[in-house]
Amino acid sequence: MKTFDALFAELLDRASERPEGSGTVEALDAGVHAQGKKLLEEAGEVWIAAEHESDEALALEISQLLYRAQVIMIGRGIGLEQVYKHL
Ligand SMILES: N=c1c2ncn([C@@H]3O[C@H](COP(=O)(O)OP(=O)(O)OP(=O)(O)O)[C@@H](O)[C@H]3O)c2ncn1[C@@H]1O[C@H](COP(=O)(O)O)[C@@H](O)[C@H]1O
Repeated sequence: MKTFDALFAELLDRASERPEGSGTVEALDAGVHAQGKKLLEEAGEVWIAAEHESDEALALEISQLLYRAQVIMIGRGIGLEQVYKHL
């Protein structure tokens, strides 16, 4: 099972290798404004799922929110340690 740290390492690799067809490369290239809109969209979907949907649907939306947060981190060049020190 993939962890938050493992996904982050994978996305860093996508950012440096820039493989054809990577949604992450596309999201990074779209810039921080588009990345922020996606993050907010996913946050809204998490809220709706928490109020109205199944545990599995909620878990899926949360995974997408975590992914979108990581895209913003990588876009800005922020590492995991910088975030973890605030936890
Ligand atoms: N975990 C994710 C992940 N979560 C969410 N998403 C993206 O977010 C989309 C879901 O968001 P929406 O609910 O807005 O669905 P949508 O409106 O149909 O999506 P869009 O048309 O807006 O892209 C998915 O279709 C993916 O494009 C993700 N894209 C990639 N990953 C993982 O990131 C890694 C690298 O992925 P690539 O860069 O695509 O190779 C792989 O391990 C992937 O599993």
